[in-house]
Amino acid sequence: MQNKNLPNGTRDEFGPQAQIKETIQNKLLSGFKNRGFQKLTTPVIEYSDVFKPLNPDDYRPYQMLDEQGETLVLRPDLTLPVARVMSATGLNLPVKWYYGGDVFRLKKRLSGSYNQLSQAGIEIVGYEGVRAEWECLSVALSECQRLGIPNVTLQLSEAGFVDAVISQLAIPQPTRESLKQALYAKDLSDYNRLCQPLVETEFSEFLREWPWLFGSFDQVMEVVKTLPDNESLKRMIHDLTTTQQFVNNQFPNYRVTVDLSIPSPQVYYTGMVFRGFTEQSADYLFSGGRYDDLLTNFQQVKVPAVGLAFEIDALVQRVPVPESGPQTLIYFDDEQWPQAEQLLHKLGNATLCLTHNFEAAKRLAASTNSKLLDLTKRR
Ligand SMILES: N[C@@H](Cc1c[nH]c[nH+]1)C(=O)O
Repeated sequence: MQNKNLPNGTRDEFGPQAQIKETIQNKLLSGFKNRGFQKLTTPVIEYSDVFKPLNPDDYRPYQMLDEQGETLVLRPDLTLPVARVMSATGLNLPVKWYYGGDVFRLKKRLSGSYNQLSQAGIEIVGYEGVRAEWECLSVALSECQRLGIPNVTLQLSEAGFVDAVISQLAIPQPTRESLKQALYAKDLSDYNRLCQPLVETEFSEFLREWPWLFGSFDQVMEVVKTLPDNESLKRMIHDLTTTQQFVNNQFPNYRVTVDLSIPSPQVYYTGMVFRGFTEQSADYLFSGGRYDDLLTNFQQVKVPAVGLAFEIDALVQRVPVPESGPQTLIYFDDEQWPQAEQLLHKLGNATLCLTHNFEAAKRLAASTNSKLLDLTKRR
């Protein structure tokens, strides 16, 4: 007997939801193309080594073996394959890629989340300056605008910030690591205990506020100002500030927040990180960042890169469902096929009725809530 159940974390998609999803995917891909990005398609199956940089707890891949016994995986991420392509082909830089496809991430049973997620994204490879981040954000926010998603909040962050601060604290390495974990987990009792030896230092004011270092840009920057001078921190803050100004000028309707107390969403990010949210839900619409070291996993040379991916399944929940009204069912004789076809294209939201007789056509129209249009003139 055939098993009719689906594997854990997968689903069938049909009806209006599936159609909206297709519309969103097509809109995003054509938006990327119209902005001068080049299409890149990579296989769904890759060698597992490609994904070595990912944290195995968050990105447990589906695995299989090829005929030589090499471990293959269903790709859990779409950025690492781009890095593989870049290092394998030696293409000229800079380059702007776009792609669409599914990623597969094995989640715990009963976690309620899906293991197959659809993404559409861009990767800008070969530009060092913050203008590459601005291009990514322009794509992210203008596409949200085009899709008609209201009240998007852009959250900025910086993958190197936590380590840059912690490395300046006069505490032993294992304590630094514990402090970082306590900060990320918002475990305040542990955090305060670990900060105890630092209360008399120039970091004390900052450390008191750090677990709450998220929200309004200006408020966060007030706290950051209390930190002692440091070149790498200055550069990060400068880039975040100019980026916030850029977004405020280009997209005055979007709220920009900043969070300097969270872990980087991807281990491979090395610089600015950005995510888009709406008020109704905690899952994000897009996520991206700078990853200047990723190509060194595949080659010796360091290459600057920034990218982002839209989470199509999250977008589907936010995009308003268009009111389409009932579909028209066109009933016709075999020899009327050309005429029926013409009408089909003229009407839109119509479909050919393939029943053998008018009675069956009527039953079909009733059961599908369709308008029946009879092209035969016999009745
Ligand atoms: N691959 C990242 C998104 C991204 C694209 N480029 C850079 N980051 C993710 O799935 O979260």
